Amino acid sequence: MCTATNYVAKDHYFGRNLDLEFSYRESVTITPRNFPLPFRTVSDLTTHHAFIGMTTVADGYPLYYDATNEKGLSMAGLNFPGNADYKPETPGKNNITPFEFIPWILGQFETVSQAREALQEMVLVDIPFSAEFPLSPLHWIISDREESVTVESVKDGLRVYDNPVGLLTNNPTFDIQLFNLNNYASMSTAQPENHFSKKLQLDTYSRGLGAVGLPGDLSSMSRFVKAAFTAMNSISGESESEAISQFFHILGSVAQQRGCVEVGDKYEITIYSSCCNTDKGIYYYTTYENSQVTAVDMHKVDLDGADLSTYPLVTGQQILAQN
Ligand SMILES: C[C@H](CCC(=O)NCCS(=O)(=O)O)[C@H]1CC[C@H]2[C@@H]3CC[C@@H]4C[C@H](O)CC[C@]4(C)[C@H]3C[C@H](O)[C@]12C
Repeated sequence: MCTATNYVAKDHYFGRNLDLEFSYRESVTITPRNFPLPFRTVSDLTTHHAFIGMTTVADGYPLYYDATNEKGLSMAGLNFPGNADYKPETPGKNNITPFEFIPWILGQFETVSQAREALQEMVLVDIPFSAEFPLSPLHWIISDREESVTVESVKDGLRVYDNPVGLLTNNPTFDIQLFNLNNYASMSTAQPENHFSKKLQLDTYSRGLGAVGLPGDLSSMSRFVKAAFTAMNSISGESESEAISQFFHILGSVAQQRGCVEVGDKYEITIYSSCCNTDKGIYYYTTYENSQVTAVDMHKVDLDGADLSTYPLVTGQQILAQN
């Protein structure tokens, strides 16, 4: 399971939790403007926007989980099992494979509205990357500072939803996730008034009573509600330190602790949490065992280059000894 979200302070931030029971040996990768991007059925992009994000690099190709381009357009793929349905090639359309989707959008576009237009002519096709990396069932969030959309290729075709929450988790389909928020209209950051009964005297004996009933479990529908409440009520100062701290706290509200979610004989954990400053092109991350924030700045490499820059994740705790 995973959660992706947005946050705006002075700058705009985009990031996600990757929740899984194993790791694919992730690395942060910068794809510069002249790295030739091959595509299986449409024309290659030899020159394109540069982007930065989390990847597995396979045979020299960056398989992106989430990324942000130099214009601030961002995108993340999250698990969507049982619902994702990729299509055979359709003549006359742009046939894009799921693993090409992030590079294809981020390589070319600057805004969600440009991406939305391109999606009308696009089909997500069922071509796997390789035997080692078969098709995975995903859906995506595409965001800029102003807005987000959710993209779901399901049985009926490609669905593009406006995403007013700026948030994505996993199943069920996005329309149901949004509808489910109706059930939580009474959740509040303020203390409640007694509407229970005029015949009873009820006390506000604790802080935080306005959101009693907000889900706290780790299912995808519950994470959607919990993260939406946290993100949409989030407040921070404008400095980079305050904003990224707030961002990691939003993701922390739906993070997975080892032992709580069984998957066979393993447990799902939040392998990494990311937070990209989309205005500055700085990708911050923490991992399950590294609470220190690590940063990779796309503007510190030559963005006119042709080679990937890859940074294996720093995974052990970085402890500052104070005495
Ligand atoms: C498994 C992850 C989602 C985590 C999650 O949600 N786990 C809970 C399952 S559940 O929701 O509880 O059932 C997803 C998120 C991004 C994915 C990669 C995207 C690039 C590439 C695309 C290729 O086509 C296939 C290989 C590839 C490396 C992908 C592998 C894998 O699929 C990744 C890591």
